[in-house]
Amino acid sequence: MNILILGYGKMGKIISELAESRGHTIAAKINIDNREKLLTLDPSKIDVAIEFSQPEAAIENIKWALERGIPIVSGTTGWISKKPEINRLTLEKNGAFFYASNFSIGVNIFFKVNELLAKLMNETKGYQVSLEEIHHTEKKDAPSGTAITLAQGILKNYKSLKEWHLVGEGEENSQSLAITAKRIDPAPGTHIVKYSSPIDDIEITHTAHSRQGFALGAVLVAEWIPGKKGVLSMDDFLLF
Ligand SMILES: NC(=O)C1=CN([C@@H]2O[C@H](COP(=O)(O)OP(=O)(O)OC[C@H]3O[C@@H](n4cnc5c(N)ncnc54)[C@H](OP(=O)(O)O)[C@@H]3O)[C@@H](O)[C@H]2O)C=CC1
Ligand SMILES: O=C(O)C1=N[C@H](C(=O)O)C[C@H](O)C1
Repeated sequence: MNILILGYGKMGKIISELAESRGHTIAAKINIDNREKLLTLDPSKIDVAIEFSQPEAAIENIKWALERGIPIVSGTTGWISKKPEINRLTLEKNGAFFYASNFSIGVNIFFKVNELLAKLMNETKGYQVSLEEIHHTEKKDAPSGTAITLAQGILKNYKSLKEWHLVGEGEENSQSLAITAKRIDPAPGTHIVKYSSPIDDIEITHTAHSRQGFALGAVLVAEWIPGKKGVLSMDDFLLF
């Protein structure tokens, strides 16, 4: 496949290397300082675009691909309140748009475990639930996209909680799930969900040892998406 890389930073570089090692070609590696290169590309020769850029750049990149009929796989976090606009454009253009807050297969299993645990804990009294994420200091958004997906999985199943807040920013109350965000180098991404009571604690943790799992997930999705249509997610890809 011929893959366009939108955002050639830490993730874009690992994804390009991995894609080439799997026999794909890279149409171009686009960053903020060489966007004019997009004008020279023939969209009909690009099979898929993979987008890992920055919260402020994601929408522009995704629209660029959708408007040219190129399937787009995006992992950029921190822009998701604007996703409905992209969902509408995907349907209007009859395109393919895939978003995941985390492409690691391990994290997607962790999402399912988190939902199951929240269901079980919903029936149990006396525990206080909290969420913590730890990432490297270059990360621009907080909480992480993964932490927001985990929070959504808890809120859906643990009925006494109605919303989430970032510790230090949002308002604390007994119906709001507290998310603590720590920035410590070189953490590629750690997420901890904890249910705490005076008697005991139950804690589940996912620790990424490198960015390799995120990159592999994104390339596997890029290999899968040609020919698909609509607004797609890991639930469509993994089927578990
Ligand atoms: N879903 C997932 O599994 C994962 C998601 N992420 C997310 O992916 C995103 C990128 O992460 P990471 O690679 O670590 O970040 P980096 O900051 O290392 O890379 C982002 C890159 O995007 C470039 N960029 C900025 N604006 C534009 C633009 N308008 N067009 C094209 N490129 C642009 C930056 O260029 P410049 O340096 O010149 O500013 C930079 O090279 C983040 O939102 C992060 O949260 C990260 C890991 C996994
Ligand atoms: O910025 C990162 O590095 C990561 N971002 C994603 C997120 O916000 O959840 C995924 C992963 O945790 C690494």
